[in-house]
Amino acid sequence: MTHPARLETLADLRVEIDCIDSELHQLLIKRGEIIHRLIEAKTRQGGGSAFRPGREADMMRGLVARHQGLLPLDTVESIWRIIISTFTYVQSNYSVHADISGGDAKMRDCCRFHFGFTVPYAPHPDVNSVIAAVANSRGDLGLVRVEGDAASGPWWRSLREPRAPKIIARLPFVERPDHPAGMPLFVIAQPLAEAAVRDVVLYDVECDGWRDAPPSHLGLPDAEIVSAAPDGARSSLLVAADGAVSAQQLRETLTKAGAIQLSIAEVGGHAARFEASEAQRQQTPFVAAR
Ligand SMILES: O=C(O)C(=O)C[C@]1(C(=O)O)C=C[C@@H](O)C=C1
Repeated sequence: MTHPARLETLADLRVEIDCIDSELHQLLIKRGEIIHRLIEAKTRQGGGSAFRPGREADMMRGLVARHQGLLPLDTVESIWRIIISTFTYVQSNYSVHADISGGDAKMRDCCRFHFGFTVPYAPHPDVNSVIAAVANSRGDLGLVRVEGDAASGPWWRSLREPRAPKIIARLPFVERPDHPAGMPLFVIAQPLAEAAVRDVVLYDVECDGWRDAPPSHLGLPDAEIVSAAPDGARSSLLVAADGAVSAQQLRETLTKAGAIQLSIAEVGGHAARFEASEAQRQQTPFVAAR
C-alpha cells in the first residue's frame, strides 16, 4: 500500500523562510565586512566623497535586467537603494539636504526611497539654502527638483565656480511612469573630481536675446533646456547635453538659435537616463484566488 506524499505544513514553509532570511542576513553582514577595504582603496585613490554615482547607476540597471519573479520591481529597487546608500553612509557619514519649497511630503518620500532612514534628512525652505548647506558640509548631498522652483530664480548659477557644489546625479536612476518615488531630482554635492559622471553634462548658459521665451528645443538632438529663468536683463538657462556634445558645438547651436553675448559654464553631469521597459515593469505581484 502506497502512502500519499506528506503535505507541507506552514511550519515546514517557515523553516524554509527562516533559512533564506538567515542567508540573506549573513550576506549583508559579509557585504559590510568589505567596507574597511573599500575605504582604504578609496583613500589610496585620493579620498573625498564615498559616493560613486556612475557605479550606482550601473548597479541599478543591472538589478532591473536580472530581476524576475513575484517581488515588484519597486520593492527590489528600494531595498537596493537603501543598501547602497547606507553602505555609502557607513564609509563616511553624510546628511541629505532637501529643498521642500514644492512640499515636504513628496520630497521626504523620495529621500527615504533613495537614501533610507539611517541617512539624516534635513529639509530646507529653498534651493539656495540647500546649496549653501552642501557647500558648508564635509560631504553632504542636496536634493532639488529638476523642474526647479520659480521663486529661487536661476539657482544653478551658484554652481558655476569650479569649487562650488555641482550636480552629480539625476534620480531616479531607473525611470518609469508609475515609479513610487519618481519625482525627477538632481543630487548636488561638492565636486567629485574623477568620480564625476559625464554621460550627460549640465551647463549654465547666460545670454541676451531670450528674455521672454527661450526656444522650446535647441536644434541639437542631444541637448535640451531643462530650466530657464530671467536674470536681470538677461536669461539664464540650465542646459543638459549629451557628453559627446562639446561646449563649442553648444555655443554655435545657441548662437544660431538667437542667443547673444553667451557665457557658458559647466555646473555638473550625470549618468545617462535609463527607463525600465514595459516588460521589466510588468512584474505584477501574485494575488491568490479566494
Ligand atoms: O563601489 C563603491 O565605490 C562603493 O563604495 C560601494 C557602493 C555599494 O554599496 O555598492 C557604495 C557607494 C557607492 O556610491 C557605490 C557603491
